[in-house]
Amino acid sequence: MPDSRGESTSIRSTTRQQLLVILAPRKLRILVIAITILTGAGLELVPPLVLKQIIDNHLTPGNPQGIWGLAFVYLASVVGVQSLGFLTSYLTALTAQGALNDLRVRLYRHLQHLPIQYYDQNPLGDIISRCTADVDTVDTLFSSGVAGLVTDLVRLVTVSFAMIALSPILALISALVVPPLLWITNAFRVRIRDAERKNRIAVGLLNTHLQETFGGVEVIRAFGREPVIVARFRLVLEKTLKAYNLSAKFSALYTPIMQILMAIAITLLLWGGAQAGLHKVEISLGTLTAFVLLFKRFFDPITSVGEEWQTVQSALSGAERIFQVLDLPVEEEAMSESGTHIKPTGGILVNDMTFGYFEDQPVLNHVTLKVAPGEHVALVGRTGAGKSSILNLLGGLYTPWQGVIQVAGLDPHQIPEIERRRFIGVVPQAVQLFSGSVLENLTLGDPDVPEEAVERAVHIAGVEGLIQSLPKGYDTQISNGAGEGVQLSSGQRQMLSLARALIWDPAVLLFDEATSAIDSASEAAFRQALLAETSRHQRAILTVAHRLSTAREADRVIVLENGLILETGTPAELIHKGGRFAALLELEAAGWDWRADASDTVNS
Ligand SMILES: Nc1ncnc2c1ncn2[C@@H]1O[C@H](COP(=O)(O)OP(=O)(O)OP(=O)(O)O)[C@@H](O)[C@H]1O
Repeated sequence: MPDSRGESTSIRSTTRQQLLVILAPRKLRILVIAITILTGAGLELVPPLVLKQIIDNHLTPGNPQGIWGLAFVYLASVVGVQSLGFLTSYLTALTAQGALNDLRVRLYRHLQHLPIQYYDQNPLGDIISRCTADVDTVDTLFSSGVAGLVTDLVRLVTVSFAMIALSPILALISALVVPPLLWITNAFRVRIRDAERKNRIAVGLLNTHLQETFGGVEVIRAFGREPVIVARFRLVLEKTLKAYNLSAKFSALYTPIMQILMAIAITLLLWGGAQAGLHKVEISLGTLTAFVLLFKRFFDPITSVGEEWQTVQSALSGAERIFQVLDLPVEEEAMSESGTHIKPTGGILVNDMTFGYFEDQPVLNHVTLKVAPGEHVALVGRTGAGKSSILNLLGGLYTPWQGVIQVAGLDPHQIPEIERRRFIGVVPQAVQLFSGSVLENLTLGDPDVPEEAVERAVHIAGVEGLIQSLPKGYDTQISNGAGEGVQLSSGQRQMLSLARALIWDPAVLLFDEATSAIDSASEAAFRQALLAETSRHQRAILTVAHRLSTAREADRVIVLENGLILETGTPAELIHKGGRFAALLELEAAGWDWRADASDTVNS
């Protein structure tokens, strides 16, 4: 059995190593920070010691000589400490932000190249929180956690030495308060942490409630459930408030209790100092004053060291989650020989291909199909038959378990990233437009796309009229629900994504219900324009079609069921044969929703 504690220790040590790697290019700055921390800690001892000198050598004997010099040293040391404090904070923040920037870019780049399965298996919210909240915890780790911890530890050491050197007896009395201090600090820390955890859970619940109810606002309005939703919100809010109050109570109690404890310790010191004086142990007034001042500097780091240690630990957990992602292997990328363009040749070829998303659960079984250049093939079948999976495999998003796949003469994984757009044009089921102008959405930010290519694609997709009607034409900003810009209808969005797929004149087009939101007349016009252009360019088109009128106009139809090819032939052949395709057509003509329950009906 694996030793889980050993495993987590080794994860921690790998995380620490990775963090050191991030900081390595900033060695010089870290050295300067270390010097400022050390010098600052040394300089901090000066003001109490100067005060001791002034009291013992000048005020008590009534000797004003040289008092101004000491006062100046006092002022200079305070200014020095504060200036070094500024330098430490500023340089630490600069270093942390620089390192974090690199980490963010590295993480984002890595996520872009992870296999698509990662996105299937991880909720989007979790991926986003790794890029935001977890990266922020690393910021806390660098800028306050480690820096604060080191500063406080150094301060503890220097102040302890100064206290012992000043008066071993008073140092001994001070040491008496350390155990109860640590005990109280720890007890508070545990309670505050628990309360904060409860608070975070409650806030999470609140966010989930808000997200769900605002996301489903149309359903809530349609069914008149507003009062119930508000009542539920009140309940969730009560929980949040309770958790917050608990956390606020402990946080508010902590500082006064610590201050009282410090006052008790100082009382003890004063009493100790007076007792020592009575027993003729030499403790001057200056020593006692300097000691009390030093003790305050000793007390603060002791109370914050525990908190900082806690911060470091929880920040390490955030860092761990980032490095877990960075450790995942990325997909190997095919390289293009610089300057040479690979020529796409041929259409689509799938031979004896088997694939599934989970081990031992194939969703496609021994599929063989071919789409020749210039040919339009429609893939039909009921929901869940495996149509989109075939398109995803052809698009190179997944790797088949067995068999051969070729797109325009190449395995989709061997097509270099920069060549991909000339090989494959994809219009997925879910249309994705990005924040930006219409032109940026069409060219996906590729500045090398010639204007004529955009115009040609826009013409085929039939969106010229739409773009001209927009307030700034191609420069109109598209709104995705936030910010300024125009809101497009689902059909308009789909037509833009059709045009996008055509811009690079790809050898193969993969349409996954690409015209489902477009009205029949626009769809027919698009199909005509596309087919006329396709026969000229000898492009291979594979369309997933739920609307059977689309399939009827294809050169060939493939009927898929439960991951198996059931029928294939020209629409006329299949209708004549009177098999599954013919039955589906009949069902559709009768107004039946064959997509969901066709197989039962057809089988019977
Ligand atoms: N990302 C995924 N992870 C796991 N299983 C998946 C994934 N995508 C699809 N599946 C499963 O694979 C099977 C085939 O799904 P696929 O999306 O290819 O069907 P489809 O024929 O395109 O359906 P539809 O017509 O509804 O789009 C289904 O059982 C589905 O649950």
